Amino acid sequence: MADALLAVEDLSVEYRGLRGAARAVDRVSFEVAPGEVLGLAGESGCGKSTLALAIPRLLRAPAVITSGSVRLGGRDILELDDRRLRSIRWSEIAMVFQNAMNALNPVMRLGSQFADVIRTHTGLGRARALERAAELCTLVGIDPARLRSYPHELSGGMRQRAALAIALALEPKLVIMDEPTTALDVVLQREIMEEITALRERLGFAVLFITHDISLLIEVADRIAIMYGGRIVEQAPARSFLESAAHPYTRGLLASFPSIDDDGERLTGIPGSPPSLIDPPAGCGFAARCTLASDRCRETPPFVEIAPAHRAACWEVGA
Ligand SMILES: Nc1ncnc2c1ncn2[C@@H]1O[C@H](COP(=O)(O)OP(=O)(O)OP(=O)(O)O)[C@@H](O)[C@H]1O
Repeated sequence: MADALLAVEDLSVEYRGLRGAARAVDRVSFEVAPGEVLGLAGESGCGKSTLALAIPRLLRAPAVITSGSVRLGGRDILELDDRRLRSIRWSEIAMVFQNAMNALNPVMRLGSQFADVIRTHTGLGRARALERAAELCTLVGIDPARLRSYPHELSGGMRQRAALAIALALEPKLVIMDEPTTALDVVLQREIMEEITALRERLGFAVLFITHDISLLIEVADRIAIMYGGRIVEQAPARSFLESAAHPYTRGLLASFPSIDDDGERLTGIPGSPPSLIDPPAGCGFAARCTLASDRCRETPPFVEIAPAHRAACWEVGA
């Protein structure tokens, strides 16, 4: 990609424990263009959240980044000193996580939390910061009077909106959203997704959108990447994803979710479980669960272009 906003290359993360090192992210590379929504999907435990936290360097021990680079606008985030790192978080790269309660301080009124983020990065006075906070609330559909509330006084949906508003406060170029609507009921999920899409169109930020729900990504993402056992195994434009998904794992995932125009087809899960991350099998990590597996799957398949802008790591569909 010529002018990528985010370029992650060869990124690996391990959790080091007594039983050994679990490689939760294994030599992952991908790019996000300015204003693009890249969706990242995969089963629970495949490393999505670890990757989300590695990008802005929010991982804590026992997680260790063991290789790679994370370039945002040309600079490698992994090389920044703490001061530079703090200055780009919120202002250039912001995060929205599944449970806004974790991001919001329970003993501070919402207004003070907004003001803190805004003032730390912009030097605005408190009154002006609160004005900006009120604008942001309106932007995401919260009554600005709510700035006087504590997080526990808000509904779950409103808390997610508040977390979204804080993430957008400094007009970052990239927002990482990790299951931002998963904890909400379906109606609220849809409402907030529509809000996110409208805001993105209006403000032009790029999104790395992480979810286990691939059907949601088909609606909201420009491109979709599928993660399995710590690796990206397929990547393709979202618009052609349903018809063109090629990797057997992706096809299994698609068959495990009701489609948008659900015609009552039976859903099938993927038998078996993901590979051990501590002692992964040689070759393709999906082979043990794959109906197409053959002898050559004992070697790791390369991640190759199988159609324009479409890559997959599978001997059966690739090289
Ligand atoms: N603090 C930790 N210590 C050790 N291992 C961890 C830790 N956090 C995550 N892991 C392991 O890393 C792997 C990837 O976890 P991660 O949470 O990134 O996956 P995920 O795809 O986001 O799953 P989910 O959708 O359930 O959050 C899992 O096998 C998990 O058990």
